[in-house]
Amino acid sequence: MAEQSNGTHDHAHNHDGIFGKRTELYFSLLCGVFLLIGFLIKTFGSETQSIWMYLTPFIISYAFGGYYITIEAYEKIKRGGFEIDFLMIAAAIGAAYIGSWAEGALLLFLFSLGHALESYAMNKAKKSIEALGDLSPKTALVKRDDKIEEVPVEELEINDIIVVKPNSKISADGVIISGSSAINQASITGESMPIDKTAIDSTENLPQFKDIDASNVVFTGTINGDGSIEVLVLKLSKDSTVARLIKMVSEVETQKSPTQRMTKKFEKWYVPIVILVVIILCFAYVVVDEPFGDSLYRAITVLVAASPCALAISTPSAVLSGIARAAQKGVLIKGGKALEDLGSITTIAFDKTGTLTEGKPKLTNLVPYKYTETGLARLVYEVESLSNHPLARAIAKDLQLLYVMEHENMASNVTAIQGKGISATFKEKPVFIGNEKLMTDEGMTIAPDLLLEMQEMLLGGHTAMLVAYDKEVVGLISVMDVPRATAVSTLKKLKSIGIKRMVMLTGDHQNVGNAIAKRIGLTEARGNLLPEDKVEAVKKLMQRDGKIAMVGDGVNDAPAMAYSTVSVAMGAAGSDVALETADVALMSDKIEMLPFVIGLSRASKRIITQNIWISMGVVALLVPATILDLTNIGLAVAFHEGSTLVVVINALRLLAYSEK
Ligand SMILES: Nc1ncnc2c1ncn2[C@@H]1O[C@H](COP(=O)(O)OP(=O)(O)OP(=O)(O)O)[C@@H](O)[C@H]1O
Ligand SMILES: [Zn+2]
Repeated sequence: MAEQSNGTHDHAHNHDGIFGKRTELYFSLLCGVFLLIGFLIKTFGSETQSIWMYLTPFIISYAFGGYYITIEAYEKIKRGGFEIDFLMIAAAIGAAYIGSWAEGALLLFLFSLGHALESYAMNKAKKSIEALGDLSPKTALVKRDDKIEEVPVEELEINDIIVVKPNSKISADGVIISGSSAINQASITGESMPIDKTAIDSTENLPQFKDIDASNVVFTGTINGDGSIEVLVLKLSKDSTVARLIKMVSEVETQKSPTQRMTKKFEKWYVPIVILVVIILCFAYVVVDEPFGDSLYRAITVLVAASPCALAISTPSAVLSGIARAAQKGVLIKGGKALEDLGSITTIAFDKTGTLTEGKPKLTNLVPYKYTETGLARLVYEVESLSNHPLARAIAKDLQLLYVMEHENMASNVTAIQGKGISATFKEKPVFIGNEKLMTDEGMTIAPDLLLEMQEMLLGGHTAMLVAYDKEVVGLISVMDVPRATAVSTLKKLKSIGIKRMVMLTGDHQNVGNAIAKRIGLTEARGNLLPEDKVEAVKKLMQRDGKIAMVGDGVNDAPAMAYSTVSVAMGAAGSDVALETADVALMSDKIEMLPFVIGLSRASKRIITQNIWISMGVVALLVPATILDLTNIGLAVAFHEGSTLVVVINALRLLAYSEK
């Protein structure tokens, strides 16, 4: 972790040294060993021994224990920050001055041990996130001029063909062009079951990477099953999904959580106050009848007792453990803010298509009106096959299968009309396909019997669209998207964990929204929303309920997601936009991960709160006790440093979080 320039107490840095990565830990242990030696010699040595007999091991103990703390304190003082490290050094020097070498060494030992363990724990948490990307292989078998050669992944180019042997790792993001296999994508999506993938029919007119059917796409770092496959490389190694993930994980901590910011602010005031109080206490002998040495002893004990070590580490350790746990399950939480916000949410807005539903609509009706059926099918097919909208792709695909059609390039000028439909030119005449509003906007009237038929479809949950050719409505088509198999149980679970309102926001007709909402158990559905209406809807929900989460797939809901308190993107492994912009990214499109992340966020929040109580509680008890001479420096050290360790260990519990 980079040292922060504002002089904050940064606990996750590595101190590499003569003993390698663990040097900090070994120094701390040596500090402890020499402390013990000094203590034994002092306690059991002969009365006449020279004080250097035990002073020497104590000084060595000080050197090992104080080495890294001094470096750190010095670096911070250079930037004008007097912090905990400084307080500790001051306390240790003070202890030595009054002859309490053993207590001073104990302080340094426990503080440096705590520090080393923190570094260890934090690194462990970070590693488990980075393990996501550790899996990408270094080389690939590439097929060039009918020869197969092994090249480093950095040398792979777009449109290279790589050969992936059975049970080996895939070294590029791309599309399968021959063979089929079951692929284990756990490293990216957290799904433990392998997923069947097959070759794409044709690589001509290949859509963008994110638009290719998931059953043809493979990702870097995932593991091939029993089949041998050939993959057309579609992304450079540095742009692969895994590479982006790692990059984002390394930026994750820049988003400080609200609690983290609050404790930082608190420390800023608190540390100088402690220093001031300690200085004043040094002069207690002026008021109270006692020697200066006693005043100094008390002042130093208060210094130890009051240092906010545990507080400083309480939130960051919990946040990082929480993020690490989520990452193991294929959920990327981008920072402490998202983690804390998600835990306090009671309203969730959902996009419909691709979020609550599979996002793979099926054609259900084709109703010609004063037009031939095959004519209508041809018209719709030619137009829709030129669009990338999920509805268009579904319609085109099913029509092609049903009416066995080939593309004849009869349509042109295809334009999407946001939230309403699509327009085009077909045999020199204008075509419109879309909802009722599109038709009336274009000045067309819809025959009552056709409208009635359309209403019926909508009520049944079908997405119905009118087709107009040459300024006349010539038919009606409808598709139906099935709710995700897990939608019902997920929403039920969300409700049981205390999510009060679940609202669907959709561009589809209100009746379709209602039908689906009823089927899967949403509290509310809002239909006929343009992307900007979705933003308005989110704003209104936020006015009413405070924080809200918006769950979507980024297709026509990206602006609304950006506006919400926490945005959750589904199926982010394939979509760069969703991955980059969302606060929380579910790598798989498993909506059932939602209760898990929300539960995890709440657990993190709980642990943060506990940690703050523990750290502040110990300070609140210890400081008055020391001022009133009810304790000694040894006890103060033990309790103070003990609370730091307790807080870290408490946070690490999150690494084992699982849903009840
Ligand atoms: N390519 C298209 N062909 C025909 N109709 C379309 C097309 N694109 C959009 N429409 C019409 O416009 C409506 C709104 O589309 P929009 O993309 O805003 O939302 P959606 O895909 O229905 O669902 P959601 O908002 O839940 O993702 C659709 O329900 C459909 O009636
Ligand atoms: Zn530190």
